[in-house]
Amino acid sequence: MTTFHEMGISEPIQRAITDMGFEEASPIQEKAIPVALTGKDIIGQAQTGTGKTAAFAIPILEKVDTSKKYVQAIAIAPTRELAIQVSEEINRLSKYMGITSLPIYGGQSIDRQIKALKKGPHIITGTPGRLLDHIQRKTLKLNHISVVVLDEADEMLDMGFVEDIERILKETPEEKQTLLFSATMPKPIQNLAERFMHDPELVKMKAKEVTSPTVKQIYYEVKERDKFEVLCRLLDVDNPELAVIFGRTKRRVDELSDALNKRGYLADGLHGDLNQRQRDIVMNKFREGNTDILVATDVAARGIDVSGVTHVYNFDIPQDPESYVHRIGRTGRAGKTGLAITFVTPRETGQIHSIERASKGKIQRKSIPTIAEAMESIQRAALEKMIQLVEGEEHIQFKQAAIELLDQYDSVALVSVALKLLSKEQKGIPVQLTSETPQHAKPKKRIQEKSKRNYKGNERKGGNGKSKSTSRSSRKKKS
Ligand SMILES: Nc1ncnc2c1ncn2[C@@H]1O[C@H](COP(=O)(O)OP(=O)(O)OP(=O)(O)O)[C@@H](O)[C@H]1O
Ligand SMILES: [Mg+2]
Repeated sequence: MTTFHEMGISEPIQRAITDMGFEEASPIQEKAIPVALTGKDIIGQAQTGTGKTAAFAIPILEKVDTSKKYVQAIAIAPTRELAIQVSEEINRLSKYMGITSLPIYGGQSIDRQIKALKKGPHIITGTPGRLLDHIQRKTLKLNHISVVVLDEADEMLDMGFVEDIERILKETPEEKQTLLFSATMPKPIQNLAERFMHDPELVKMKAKEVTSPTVKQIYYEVKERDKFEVLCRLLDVDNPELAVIFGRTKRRVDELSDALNKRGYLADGLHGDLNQRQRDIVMNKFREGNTDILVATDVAARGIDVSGVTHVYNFDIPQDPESYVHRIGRTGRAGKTGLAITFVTPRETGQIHSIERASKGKIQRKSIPTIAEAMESIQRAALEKMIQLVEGEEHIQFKQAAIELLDQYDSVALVSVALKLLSKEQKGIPVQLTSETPQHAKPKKRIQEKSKRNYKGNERKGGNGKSKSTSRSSRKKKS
């Protein structure tokens, strides 16, 4: 293991890194940063949650000339949330440098962005659509760019984004460094990527599995109509600190988060049909731990880094192995452990096996916990809650009432009632979810499959559950 000091990283960045709590460079940082510092183009591939952001951000920061008030680097990301997150990480790393990074993404006031751009930020992170918008308005000039990063490069160069990326790259000088990072890099996309690059070096971690080894992977065979009850049972048994639940469509996400709230879980939905304000509120609440469960489409599958996510549930099986790898990578980050659970309908068993083969990890089949096991977990949680409350101060005001009750009733009965009141209602309000068409057998080629995708990772709106967008025009992604 190497320290950032040993890597010759400049002092202000080292100080910021220490503030962020990083003690040594992660393997991808150790390998990629020295190569990037030589100015070479890089295709960097390492498992989810292993610090790829800093692996490209640090070399950018070493290159930026703070005396010049124009944009010198851009990092392009597939979603708004990721563009914001990358910008924040760059700002944290550069806090002792006087470098400014600005996120530019759709759904935010363009006038406000124009004003911010006029202030001369050094680094822009953005989503393709909005970046192009500013390029066309001439409010963003890329003629002094010396580094371009494509975060989630395979997604960025996939069908939905590739034209936008080509158009953005055309605006940048020929002489520049291009850095591509992702946890997944299918060969055809890598070949495509190399067309945009000058003699790139492939910096790849030698790993047996594509998925993070700190994530335990299991699946349950569940009938479509039983999924919700099984989910609730698992949430009771697992009692996750923070969880992300992935659903196939926007409708699914809305229905699922409503249903979970009805059953007493703290859940919020995130998908591309929400306005930006709603998206920001949902993400912030989840980051701050004010909601326990984020229900999302694949819009949250890539890059999103929320520490403390202990569980990922694929309520609907992901469409392809890459989506699986990124979704489950929302847990088990920065060396922490995590659990990834996938629901597989009987017709989808072939699909889970092909995902397992492609991701080279072990996905263990388990049987659904019984109602008695769920009950036991609920009781344990209530007990823990009671102990926590007893050890606190807030119950003092109930002391007199408690003495009077104890005079009249049996103490065991009273404690049992208190425990029941602290328990989550297990049975409850009936809920109904519109059923979704199960995934069919694996398509031959991933890229062909992806060409069927709608905007933002298969975010179909729902409807009769059978809709499949196949037209070229509907593939175009917004940002
Ligand atoms: N050297 C380090 N030491 C400790 N923590 C680190 C280090 N580098 C990065 N981290 C932290 O690890 C977490 C994951 O980093 P990051 O989001 O960059 O992962 P990633 O490889 O880009 O993952 P993904 O493939 O999901 O996008 C972040 O919270 C980050 O702050
Ligand atoms: Mg990342």
